[in-house]
Amino acid sequence: MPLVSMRELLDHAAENGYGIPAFNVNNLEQVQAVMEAAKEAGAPVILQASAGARKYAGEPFIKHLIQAAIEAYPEIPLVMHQDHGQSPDVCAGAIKLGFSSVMMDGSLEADGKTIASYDYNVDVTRKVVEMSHALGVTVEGELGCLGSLETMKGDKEDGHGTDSTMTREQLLTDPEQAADFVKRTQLDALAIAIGTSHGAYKFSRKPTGDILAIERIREIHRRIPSTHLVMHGSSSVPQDLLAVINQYGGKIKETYGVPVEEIQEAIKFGVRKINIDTDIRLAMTAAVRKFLAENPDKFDAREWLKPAREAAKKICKQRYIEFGCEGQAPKIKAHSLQVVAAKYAEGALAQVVH
Ligand SMILES: O=C(CO)COP(=O)(O)O
Ligand SMILES: O=C[C@H](O)COP(=O)(O)O
Ligand SMILES: [Zn+2]
Ligand SMILES: [Zn+2]
Repeated sequence: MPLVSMRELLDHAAENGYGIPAFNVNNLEQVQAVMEAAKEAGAPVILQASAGARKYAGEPFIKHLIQAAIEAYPEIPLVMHQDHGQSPDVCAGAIKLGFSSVMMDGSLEADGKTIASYDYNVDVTRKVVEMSHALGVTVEGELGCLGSLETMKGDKEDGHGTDSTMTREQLLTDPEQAADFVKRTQLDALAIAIGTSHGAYKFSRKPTGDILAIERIREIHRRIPSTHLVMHGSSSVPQDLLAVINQYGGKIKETYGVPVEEIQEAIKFGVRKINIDTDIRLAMTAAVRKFLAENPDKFDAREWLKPAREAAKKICKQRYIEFGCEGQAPKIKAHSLQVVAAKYAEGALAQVVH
């Protein structure tokens, strides 16, 4: 199967009440881990690459890793998504590389630091929607600034994010503004800010409603019930992985992620795409640290990459099952991007906001 439209996968997830984890990938082993997990679970796949991933691997490698995944797993519906595109140019570059979905993150300006005005966000997102939908490519946008409701600081860990301290209102997506944003941009999926942030250091304690605003998702969903919502910064930061890392020489401070039960609750309120990067990083690091500590004489990279890949696969499969993806892949009848483009052109995929 060639790459499919993310909109079609998210529509299927909405119709059947489940959520799809979108895993960040940077290299061969991570792509293999996600694909193998999906094969075992019978799950549809969203692979996503950040600008950092494209830089790390190099564009030809990213392009051909995706092609390899399609060739090796022809039965799995697969989306390749640009994560956090910081400008229409970055999104255009991803489409040129063959991605079937892009995120235009206009909550910050193109420098990745300055908090953007609402009009700027509408303008760039609308531009990306026009160019993408003509090709059947899906668009995710973002409204509200990702950051911590404990510190009121923007998220910084992955190389983008504001330096400024924000108000609670800036850190939470406003349902009425979300409705206007969807109506004006006509995007396919909306990333919302509810107190999550990227990386391992999300919460200093197991989060409660004051710092992880799941209730806000319910309010947004009530206002725009047919728009697919996206949760960023949704790694759960498993305590057992932190313990293994620290047992074998790591130094990760006490920290908490987004509990899986909270994500399962959010799926009931319209969250269809759940972004996960950090959990894969933690799983691979724990496995490598343990293997090398227990086998100090080994030096063949394949020997320590194998347990790392296996650990990544395990966490991905677990999330597929927890979010309800098990057995969904064969039920999805995906169309070519040309067919999807025609559907956008005739208005069949338009966002109707009352
Ligand atoms: O949101 C993400 C990528 O866009 C990843 O979030 P985590 O850092 O929680 O895995
Ligand atoms: O957007 C966040 C992802 O975790 C990607 O992180 P990265 O920019 O380090 O690749
Ligand atoms: Zn953002
Ligand atoms: Zn993100």
